[in-house]
Amino acid sequence: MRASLIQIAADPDETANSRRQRAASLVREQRGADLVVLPELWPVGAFAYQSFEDEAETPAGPTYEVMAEAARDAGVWLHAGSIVERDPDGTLYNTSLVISPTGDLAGTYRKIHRFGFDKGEAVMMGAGADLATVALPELTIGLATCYDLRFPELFRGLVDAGAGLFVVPAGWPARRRGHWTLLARARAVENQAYVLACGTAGTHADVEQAGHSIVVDPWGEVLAEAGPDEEILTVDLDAAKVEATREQFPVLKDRRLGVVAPDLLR
Ligand SMILES: NC(=O)CCC(=O)C(=O)O
Repeated sequence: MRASLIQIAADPDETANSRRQRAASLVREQRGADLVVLPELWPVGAFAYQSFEDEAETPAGPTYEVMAEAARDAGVWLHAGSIVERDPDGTLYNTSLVISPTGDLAGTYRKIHRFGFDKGEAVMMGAGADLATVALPELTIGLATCYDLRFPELFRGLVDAGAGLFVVPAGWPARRRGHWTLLARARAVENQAYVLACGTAGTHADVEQAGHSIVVDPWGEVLAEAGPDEEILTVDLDAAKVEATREQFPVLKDRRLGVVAPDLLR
């Protein structure tokens, strides 16, 4: 299974529409891949809070339209990163879109853990309330977004829902790059799953982005890591390695939910 992570910048000098067209061309160039991934809120910029209202769209809006055509042309599954979604009730969400090779919307995920404590995303957006997985032909992918990486219980929930690969689009700042790499590897090791974490390049809203998109295997080995600038990371994954790792070193079977998290069993 071949995956390509498109680490694009959310440069404020480029309009969202121009960036959509540029991203679509990059997706088309990935023909031959099985799964292509874009970062968090790339049309707008994850920290460009002042643009959230103006750039909000529906899951069937301009990002989906342009990306569905690109996914179809390339014949790939496309995790189109996330958009600022406006719900009909007016609430904004940080929503990921997964598009099938036929251009259909195969899944959405509203980010559950909003970043910013008492400002930015945390106050401007609603919190997602549902876990999301999408069954690809070779593996089920579990969806998470950026700050979610800090919440291991979400990933355990995704494992319980059948995930063997986590896709994590992000707009992670350079000043916490060490956490990014460490957390991506931790989520892979503890869940014996692949992690495809696609970051943002460049600087927007005065926040220098880490880039450093990373692909980690179910044993925690880093298969590929990007630098800080725009880059496409392409890596071949062995889907069978998820089950093989879980069988050979069956830690997930030793969970003691009845002791440490009895509420989860109710
Ligand atoms: N966009 C984000 O969720 C940023 C997360 C972050 O900066 C952190 O967890 O650190």
